[in-house]
Amino acid sequence: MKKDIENSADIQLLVNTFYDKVKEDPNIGFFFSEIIPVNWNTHLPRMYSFWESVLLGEASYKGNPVLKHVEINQKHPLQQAHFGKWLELWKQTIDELFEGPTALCAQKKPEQMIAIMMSKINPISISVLSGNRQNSL
Ligand code: HEM
Repeated sequence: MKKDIENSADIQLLVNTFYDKVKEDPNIGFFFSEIIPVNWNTHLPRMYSFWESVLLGEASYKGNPVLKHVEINQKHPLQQAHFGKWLELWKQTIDELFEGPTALCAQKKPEQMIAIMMSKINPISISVLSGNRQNSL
């Protein structure tokens, strides 16, 4: 039987397995190899710390993921389909490895992050609401 996500070793297995899939993926892999050539020796530990903070309540992550992805979007548009693929691979990885309340939480979390990222990347609805249409239309 599969276990739940409980400790740092579980987070490392999850993150490593996920990025192995991302790197190979024809739809989003190029963001990490060509758009932002990622140094995996620093990116992976940063992602361990991000997910430990989110899932295990260890406040080790310091960073601004939303800003980071706004910058990535300036180099190459980050579209809904890219986020959809990211989410599919993430959920698939969790399903393969884990089961339990924290695993379920881990599957749900990115949806909120994606909604925030997309609203910053494409602020059309916000600017229409505030009556400022000049930048978006
Ligand atoms: C198609 C979707 C996505 C792409 C292509 C993407 C790509 C990237 C890239 C290229 C980096 C920078 C690595 C570096 O600076 O070396 C990064 C960082 C990061 N990403 Fe994403 N990302 C995506 C979605 C997400 C989502 C949905 C989340 C959150 C649930 C997320 C969380 C993070 C975090 C926490 C960092 C580290 C930011 C920092 O502290 O520097 N990403 N991502």
